[in-house]
Amino acid sequence: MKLFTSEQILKIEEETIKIEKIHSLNLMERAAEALKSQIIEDYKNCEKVFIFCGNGNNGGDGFALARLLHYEFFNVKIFCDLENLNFKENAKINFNDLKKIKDISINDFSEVEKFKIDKNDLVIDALFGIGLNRKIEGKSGELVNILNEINAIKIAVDIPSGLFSDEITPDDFIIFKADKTVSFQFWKKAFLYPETGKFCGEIKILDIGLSHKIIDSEISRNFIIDDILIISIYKKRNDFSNKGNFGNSVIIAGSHGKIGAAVLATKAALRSGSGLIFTISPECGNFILQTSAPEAMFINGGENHITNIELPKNAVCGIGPGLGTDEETEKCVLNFLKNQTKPLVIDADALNIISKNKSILKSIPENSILTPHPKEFERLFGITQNSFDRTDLALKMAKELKLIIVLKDHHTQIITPQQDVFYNITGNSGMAKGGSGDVLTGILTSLLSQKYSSKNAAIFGVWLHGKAGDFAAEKSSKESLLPVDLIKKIGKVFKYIQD
Ligand SMILES: NC(=O)C1=CN([C@@H]2O[C@H](COP(=O)(O)OP(=O)(O)OC[C@H]3O[C@@H](n4cnc5c(N)ncnc54)[C@H](OP(=O)(O)O)[C@@H]3O)[C@@H](O)[C@H]2O)[C@@H](O)CC1
Ligand SMILES: Nc1ncnc2c1ncn2[C@@H]1O[C@H](COP(=O)(O)OP(=O)(O)O)[C@@H](O)[C@H]1O
Ligand SMILES: [K+]
Repeated sequence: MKLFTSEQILKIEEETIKIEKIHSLNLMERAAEALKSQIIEDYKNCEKVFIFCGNGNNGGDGFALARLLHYEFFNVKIFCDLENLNFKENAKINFNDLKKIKDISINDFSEVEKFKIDKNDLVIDALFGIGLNRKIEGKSGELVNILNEINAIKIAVDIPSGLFSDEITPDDFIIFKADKTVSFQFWKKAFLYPETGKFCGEIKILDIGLSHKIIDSEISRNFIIDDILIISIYKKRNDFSNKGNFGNSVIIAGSHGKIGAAVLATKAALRSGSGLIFTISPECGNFILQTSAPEAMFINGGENHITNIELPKNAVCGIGPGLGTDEETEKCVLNFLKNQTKPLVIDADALNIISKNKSILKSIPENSILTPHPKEFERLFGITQNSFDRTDLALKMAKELKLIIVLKDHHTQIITPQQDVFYNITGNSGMAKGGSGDVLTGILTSLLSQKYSSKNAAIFGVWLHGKAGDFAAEKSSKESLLPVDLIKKIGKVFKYIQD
């Protein structure tokens, strides 16, 4: 699914209106209808609905929603700035329609504290949408501050008021804190970054029927990884195949005390379809690896840490989990990286070793996949002001070095040398545990060995890893989820794709 800027969304909206020969009011009605259905689905037993409307089209959505919910027997109360009714055209039409319904009370923002709003009531923020272009101040600002203190179910229409859609919002802005954001047709960039996403709560995207023809022709380099993309990437296994057809994955991982990292990466690679798996680890991990993952072959790479890497034939490598940064390992890893010609997966301590020896970056084979978490990224490429800037820096480095950068986060980004950004929306905070990254390295190496392109392996692997996390969290809780649970769910994710 493409990700667009607010400017592009406006353009798509206008062109849809043109080619479908509809009035813009129709789109607002579609938006309100979709909102209404969602609210009925999620909160049908809710008694009171307090809707706060601005003067623009976001407010217009709020007025139309109020009318539709009223006809569904919800007790609706409207709030707007009665001292400054400076409506845009469609908001005005919907406001006037609403005035005709005498059972809906229309109140000024300043009256909000006179109402008893209960924790089971809905507070709906239709103050500002993607048209926000400055800080919320004055009466609206005071209102948002009050709403943020109220204990009720808080829903933002399209985007929480106060957030910019496409860029970081300054720290001193007043922003509505939503439990849920119900947004129209597209994800917005603000939902995907930690500094801004924390205001959005759960995200629900509603199809309001904007023209697919227009959407297809509008160019974007930013994408949300969705099921359609994954199905297009997934390669079905040929019935007439043998282990030689699915590649030789080589996991280079582990050191004394961190053999678990090698085990996790190895098991994840085994579960992700590779034909043969080899694990290069120090001898101290031999017994552990051979008993916990007997399908994999052990290659001795040293005593207590890796000092020597000898690859089997046709190896596709994933290097880094639990290696440690012993001087001998450092030397060995640098020497190894210098001599590689095929893309490989580079994670964890291998990234830390590169950070200390940045000149090696230029020798890494094109289209290799680097999987830094934010701290590792910072060590590799430097500190940025915020996570939006981090994406920009990653784009620059991916292009310069011709590498795929997987920026691991709640919404991991896959950044390509061609300057595309793919945002992942699977995964959950149960995965925020040591070992989850090792599982990802195993998955990515396995997919790369099966001849998925580096870009597709990264997109598919990151999505699969998160989806396995979501399946695992369904079963237990996020607190008790373990990285091994991700591995156990990889099979279910493949089934999900095949079905
Ligand atoms: N796209 C679609 O397909 C559909 C979109 N729809 C809906 O339209 C929404 C976008 O509506 P919108 O363009 O009217 O902008 P909105 O956010 O209501 O702001 C209104 C105006 O407020 C002003 N303003 C800005 N910041 C301010 C501030 N801090 N404090 C005070 N004023 C401020 C600024 O005007 P200015 O004062 O700069 O002239 C701005 O123009 C969208 O989010 C969705 O809900 C659906 O109806 C149907 C399909
Ligand atoms: N809150 C979260 N939501 C979704 N995914 C997460 C979250 N926290 C961590 N993850 C995922 O878990 C993995 C953690 O990797 P990393 O930090 O390298 O862990 P480790 O090296 O300790 O195994 C990443 O793929 C990351 O995207
Ligand atoms: K809003």
